[in-house]
Amino acid sequence: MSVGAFPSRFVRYSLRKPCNICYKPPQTCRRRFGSKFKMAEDQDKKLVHAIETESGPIYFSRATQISQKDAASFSTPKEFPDFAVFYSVSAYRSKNPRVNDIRANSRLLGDIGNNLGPEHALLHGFSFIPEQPDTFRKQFFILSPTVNEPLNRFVREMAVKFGQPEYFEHVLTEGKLLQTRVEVSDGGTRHEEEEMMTVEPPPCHPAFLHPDNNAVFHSYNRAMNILRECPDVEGVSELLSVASALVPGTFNVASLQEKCEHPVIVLEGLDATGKTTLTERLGKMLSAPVLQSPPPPIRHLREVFDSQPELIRRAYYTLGNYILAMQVAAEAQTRPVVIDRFWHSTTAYSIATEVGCGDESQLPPRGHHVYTWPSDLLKPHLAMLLMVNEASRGARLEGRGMGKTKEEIRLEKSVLFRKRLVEAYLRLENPSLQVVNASGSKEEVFASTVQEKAVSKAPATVTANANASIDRFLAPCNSR
Ligand SMILES: Nc1ncnc2c1ncn2[C@@H]1O[C@H](COP(=O)(O)OP(=O)(O)O)[C@@H](O)[C@H]1O
Ligand SMILES: Nc1ccn([C@@H]2O[C@H](COP(=O)(O)OP(=O)(O)O)[C@@H](O)[C@H]2O)c(=O)n1
Repeated sequence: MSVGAFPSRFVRYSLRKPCNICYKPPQTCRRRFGSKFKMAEDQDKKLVHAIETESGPIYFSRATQISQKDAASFSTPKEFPDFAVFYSVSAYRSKNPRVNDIRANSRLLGDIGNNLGPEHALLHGFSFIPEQPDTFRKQFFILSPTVNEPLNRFVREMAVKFGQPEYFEHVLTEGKLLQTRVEVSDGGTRHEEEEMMTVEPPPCHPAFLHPDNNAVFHSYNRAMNILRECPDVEGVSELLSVASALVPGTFNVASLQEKCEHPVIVLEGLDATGKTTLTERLGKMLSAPVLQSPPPPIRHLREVFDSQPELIRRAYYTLGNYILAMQVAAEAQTRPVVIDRFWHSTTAYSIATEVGCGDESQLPPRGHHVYTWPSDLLKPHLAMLLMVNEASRGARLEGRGMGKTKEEIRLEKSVLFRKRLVEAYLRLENPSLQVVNASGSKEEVFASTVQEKAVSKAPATVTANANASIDRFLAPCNSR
């Protein structure tokens, strides 16, 4: 069930200027204490919630969290009706390994999708406590144009099913957003309504305030550990045993890097930008093998992992990159190597996905650690990003005539996702990507790649060895 099915006035809107959040404890508290839910209730007081919309997340918090000078009512979007009800629920549980929460949330999403009526809409969202960045948890908001007892019952059932102490009911009325926390014990104990107010977005998307909040991997061990937490997922035990067999437990990235006497060249870009075409030409010209990621020993598992939640899916691609790195180091001792997608792809797609909504302005700021190459992964000597205007890319996709993956369909439909993805690619660093205009003919792209743009401006990226390799690479190109 998508937002599209809900009256559009509920989801297209702009917000007035929000107020700043005050991180001090609230001055007044109208809650009752002493119940076994006190812990959850205390946490709830500090929570900032966010609903994802096309223009980015709307952050809001309890009015008692907001300083007096900034006090203002919830900035009601102008396209909103005078009255709306939202229920929010999550499957995250504290002390659960994060991957279990994420899997549970994905099951919850499936249940919601199977039970929503045409008058409802589903919006994704999240909550976090600003002083505790690892408290980030995803949640779902179900919107209804009226108070709706069957929907309320369904959300309560979901909260019970997924072991939650509570769910929230939000009522938007006459420019005020009122939140009621509903405990799921005893058929649902309702707590007094509290006013919610829009707050300033945090300086960085909360998914990137703590490394455990997102599906971007900066080490081999994190990917292995995440997968070890879910041995029951199809393909995991095979993936773990292949990775353990091919990536030595104590591999030393510096010595792998030293082995690469010849250039290691990576081509990156959105689908149908011409990566395969160009890697094949480069491969021929350099007598270099063209290696693809994910690599053959685990490629057959790709479809299985593509249907998993983002964290498990990217752990798979991450292990693929490390397995490939072993093969690259072996090959590059004797000849150049060309790679069709590597860590830049895994990371840019993951960042763009985790940000969830809005355009590139929602990405973590340039220079954020999330954009940095992992210290334990072999670095290419040259990495290029093929950029093609959307009209040509669309025509090439059509021309290729292959079935599209879910991600490709998303890319095609979502201009915003594409903007986040391209900008995420451009922010990756050490090594950063050399941009190649790949809109011309195959001949032109090949010529500009090898003769002018990317190669002649190749950064002296890694070691002295690498510099020598790039020089050797340039020689045959320039003589053509
Ligand atoms: N420079 C180009 N001009 C026109 N068509 C191209 C060009 N490069 C590739 N193509 C065509 O576009 C399609 C996608 O190219 P491909 O190399 O498979 O892209 P990718 O590997 O990035 O998905 C293929 O049909 C290919 O023949
Ligand atoms: N190293 C890699 C390679 C691919 N991928 C994922 O795989 C998707 C597409 O790979 P693909 O081989 O089908 O790409 P194209 O040849 O269609 O451009 C990317 O969009 C990424 O989501 C990744 O995460 N990491």
